[in-house]
Amino acid sequence: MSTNIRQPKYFTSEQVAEILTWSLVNSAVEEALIATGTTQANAKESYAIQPARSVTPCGDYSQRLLVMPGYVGNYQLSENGDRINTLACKVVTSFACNQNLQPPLPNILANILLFCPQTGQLQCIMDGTQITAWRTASASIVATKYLFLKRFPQGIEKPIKVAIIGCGVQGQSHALGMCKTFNVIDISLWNRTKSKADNLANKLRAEFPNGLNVQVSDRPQDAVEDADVICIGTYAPNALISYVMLKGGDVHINSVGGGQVHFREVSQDIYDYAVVYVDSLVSVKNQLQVLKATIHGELGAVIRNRGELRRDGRITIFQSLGIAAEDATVAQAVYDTLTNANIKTIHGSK
Ligand SMILES: NC(=O)C1=CN([C@@H]2O[C@H](COP(=O)(O)OP(=O)(O)OC[C@H]3O[C@@H](n4cnc5c(N)ncnc54)[C@H](OP(=O)(O)O)[C@@H]3O)[C@@H](O)[C@H]2O)C=CC1
Ligand SMILES: O=C([O-])C1=[NH+]CCC1
Repeated sequence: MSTNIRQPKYFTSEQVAEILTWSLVNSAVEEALIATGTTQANAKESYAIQPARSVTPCGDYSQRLLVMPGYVGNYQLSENGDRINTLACKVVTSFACNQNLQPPLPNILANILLFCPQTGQLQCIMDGTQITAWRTASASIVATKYLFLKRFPQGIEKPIKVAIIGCGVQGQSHALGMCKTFNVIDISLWNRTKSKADNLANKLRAEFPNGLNVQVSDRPQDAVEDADVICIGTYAPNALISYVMLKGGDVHINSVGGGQVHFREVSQDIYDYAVVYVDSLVSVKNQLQVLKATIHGELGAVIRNRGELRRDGRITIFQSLGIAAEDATVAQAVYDTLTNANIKTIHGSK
């Protein structure tokens, strides 16, 4: 029997990387966060349907397969763009020992399946490893903009000091994304294996030769002591930063090393003092039951202006687990650019 089913396209890591820019990813991720929290279709708002992801341990908990389906409805990839729908599913593995292979592989490897939202037909499979690195940093960038920088009269122009704790894939994308998006004057890096922090420092000095002070710290406390914004993304099972290490007043923390096993990279006393926001309350319920913190709400609610933002000089934490809607909207923006479809998407320099 003949069918009209078309072969899906495949886009490699190199093809995807060619398209990714911080302005494209930041705006796609902001749309995903806004859509998260509204699950009902209505004419005016975007919405997202993203069931809790499945986690399949592969032998033990250091090796896992995650399946992340998501439908984002009635959203725009740019201000003047058409309202569109995206159906996607990311399949991602986290194998903590990949970095020890010769040659090393990223611990987190992903592919994103993008479907036609009208027929369900698979349109393409694209490498999602780069997208995972970029979109996670972008979610932290959006959180920093709304939960921290909007408190100040200068807004996103405010000069900030950033600390990066953990200089793996996430630490690197957070450092680059923060420096590309905001007025970062000072960045301090700490990594358990110091050579990785040194490598990142060299990369940042080459990329930002003017006006950025880059330091490598020997201890996490040295890196965070003056920081306004801290980005932490590790596999640490014990806290790497605690309340006494932080400067007083306004501090914002993006913690991405999430999950039942190792969310403890930030100490309990910081959670006790902080106002905590998350990417998705559904994900927290499923994957962070052991987190002892009062969760103030979803970041998307703050962006939609329904959430109340505390402005009294307290610490804010964005606890990020990663959501399917982010992968869906970024994959859609990449696909549209690669195929010239819906081409009112936003571009910018790397
Ligand atoms: N929220 C989200 O959306 C996402 C979250 N993640 C999470 O982010 C975290 C980092 O992922 P990724 O950057 O891809 O991983 P990498 O393997 O690239 O980096 C891991 C980092 O963690 C450090 N680390 C590991 N164990 C310890 C420890 N016991 N104490 C201190 N540092 C430690 C490593 O240091 P060293 O170099 O010395 O080994 C390295 O800096 C993981 O927890 C991952 O699950 C990842 C993707 C998305
Ligand atoms: O959201 C995501 O893709 C992941 N979160 C933790 C591992 C991968």
